[in-house]
Amino acid sequence: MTRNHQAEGAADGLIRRKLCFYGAGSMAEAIVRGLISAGLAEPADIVMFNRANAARLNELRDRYGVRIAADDKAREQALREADVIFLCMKPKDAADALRRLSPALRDGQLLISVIAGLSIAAIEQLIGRRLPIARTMPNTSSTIGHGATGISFNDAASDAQRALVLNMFRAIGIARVVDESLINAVTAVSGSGPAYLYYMMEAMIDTAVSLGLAEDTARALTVQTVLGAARMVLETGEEPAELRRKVTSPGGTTQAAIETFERLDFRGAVGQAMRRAAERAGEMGAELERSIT
Ligand SMILES: NC(=O)C1=CN([C@@H]2O[C@H](COP(=O)(O)OP(=O)(O)OC[C@H]3O[C@@H](n4cnc5c(N)ncnc54)[C@H](OP(=O)(O)O)[C@@H]3O)[C@@H](O)[C@H]2O)C=CC1
Ligand SMILES: O=C(O)[C@@H]1CCC=N1
Repeated sequence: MTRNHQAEGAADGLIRRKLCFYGAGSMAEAIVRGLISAGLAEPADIVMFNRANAARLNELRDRYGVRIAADDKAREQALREADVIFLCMKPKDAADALRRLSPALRDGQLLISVIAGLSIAAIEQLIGRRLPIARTMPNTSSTIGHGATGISFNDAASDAQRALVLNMFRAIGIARVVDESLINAVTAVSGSGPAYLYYMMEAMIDTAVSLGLAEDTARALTVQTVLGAARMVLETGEEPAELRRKVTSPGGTTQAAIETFERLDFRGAVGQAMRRAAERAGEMGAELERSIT
């Protein structure tokens, strides 16, 4: 696998912990791929399992060389032996999965949740004991070392465990510790954020084609424009508004486009969409909490 990541923190070498991924979907794969290509985890130290999709597990094993646990006995063993357990199932499956997890847990294990909306208190209630917990909100760009993750810890997490979690997420992108009350905001910004930009890119590509460009040209120009714009913000240190000003010649094409965005209240639409995403994370958490009690 190529090391094409540009992460915030250089990996301090192998972390040599047994990592178990409870849930083997998109987000689990993004983290696994990111950790392996960053040189932080050995495939042999990673075990992954899901509920019932054997074909998916075989695909992950073949793609990354990780271990898989395909039956109940192997799943229990994987959980018991793990130093770190990543909780990577959908919110709707979390209550059932965490109740099942409870008997396999032992002191000293660290739980890392990526589940949108699920609070640390709810995790503690579901597992019925106090273990170190990191509630994280990563994103799928972790796959290529460009993730952006918000992290909150419970009081049971030691300094060493906090450092371990930060080290892992910084090896696959950037990571910021935030108060748990702000995790739903992080979800609205960077958790769901890649989808907003893909949506914008879809619209740009479709429009470019309708303006007469060939599909591959439309795609290549759009993708490079988004990549170049993000890199300009990072590498020049200039504010997006200032960089926008430099593109916008008075009375020119960009001004005509931005005026159209303003008339359609594009900024307002982005604001409403992001607030709705944060609100939805809160609703999902509340639904989960109602299903626990
Ligand atoms: N996708 C994203 O961009 C992001 C997702 N998240 C969070 O990550 C979590 C996972 O999302 P995502 O990866 O997209 O979801 P996927 O649907 O791709 O994967 C969910 C996985 O959980 C497994 N699973 C469900 N219930 C159980 C169970 N009882 N025991 C074992 N495995 C189980 C599923 O297995 P099976 O297929 O067998 O049912 C599947 O492998 C969600 O909580 C989401 O909020 C956070 C940030 C970004
Ligand atoms: O859409 C979702 O609910 C998850 C959380 C953030 C990104 N995907």
